[in-house]
Amino acid sequence: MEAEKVLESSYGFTSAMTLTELGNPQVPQRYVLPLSERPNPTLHPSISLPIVDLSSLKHPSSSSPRSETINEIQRACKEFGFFQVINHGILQCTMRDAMEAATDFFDLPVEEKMILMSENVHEPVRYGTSLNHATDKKMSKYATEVENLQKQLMELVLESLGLNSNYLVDDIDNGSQVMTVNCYPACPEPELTLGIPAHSDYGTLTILHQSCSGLQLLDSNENWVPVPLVEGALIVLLGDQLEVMSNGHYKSVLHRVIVSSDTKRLSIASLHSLALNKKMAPAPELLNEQNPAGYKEFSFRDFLDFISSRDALQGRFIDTLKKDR
Ligand SMILES: O=C(O)CCC(=O)C(=O)O
Ligand SMILES: [Fe+2]
Repeated sequence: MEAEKVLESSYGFTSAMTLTELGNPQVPQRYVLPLSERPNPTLHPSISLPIVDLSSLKHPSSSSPRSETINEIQRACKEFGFFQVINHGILQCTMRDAMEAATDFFDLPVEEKMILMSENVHEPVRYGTSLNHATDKKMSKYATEVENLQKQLMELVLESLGLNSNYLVDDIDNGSQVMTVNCYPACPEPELTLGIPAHSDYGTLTILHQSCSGLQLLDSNENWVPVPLVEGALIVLLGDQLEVMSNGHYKSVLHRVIVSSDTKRLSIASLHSLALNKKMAPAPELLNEQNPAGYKEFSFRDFLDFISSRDALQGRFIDTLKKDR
């Protein structure tokens, strides 16, 4: 274990996983957050978050028709920028296999993981943020199915905005998919830190598969609401490209992850956006004299340039796109 630490440290980095394995009784100072940013374990508003049943897509004549599903998605997007989906068509064994591949990756000897270590956010595969799913059959199958589900969800979200379900269809088909596999080891002092600080995702939709609860989202009353684990469900988060496309009709959701003193958590996030250099702009169909464009257009590359040029904790990217109306 000591050798692992030395090896990681030679890259100027010691993973939380290694620290946990070393039995560190304290969170290292660099992970300790200012008081105002720490999770508050006692404050949990009892809000029930939306769960959308997608059966109507497979069985068009089912008791809840497609239009009802679209209404539910509209309410969820408007209120939270978030929903969970059930009966989404991805088999439980495919989801289990992907989680197993993620677990196996993080259980690899540190030398193997360090081969992928890089601080370059333009790198297609990086330890700490991504796993080369092209080389892993189980992850690759899951990634393909999630990409497919994302296209179906985008049609529903577009329709829920009153747009044609074909709007941007070629750009969405040729879009980017980034698979982020996150591992949050058990933490000796979970009240002092976060697994991931508050942020919104840059893309259109993020589809997330979690091994156990830990994700929280900020609701419209500025309360952090824990997202419950719903067995077999997938989580859908609205990102900044969707906020821009909808001209602020829907907002990207601020979310964060808390850590636990006794449970390691894994999550697989599939982040979808337009292709790297393709700009997303407010949909012209949603604009008129009373509702002019409220955002500047931006691409995934613009977002990467933003986060590599400044501290990600300093301000939100979406705020830099807002126009004074
Ligand atoms: O682990 C999670 O639940 C969330 C991960 C996340 O927010 C991200 O990868 O962008
Ligand atoms: Fe995220």
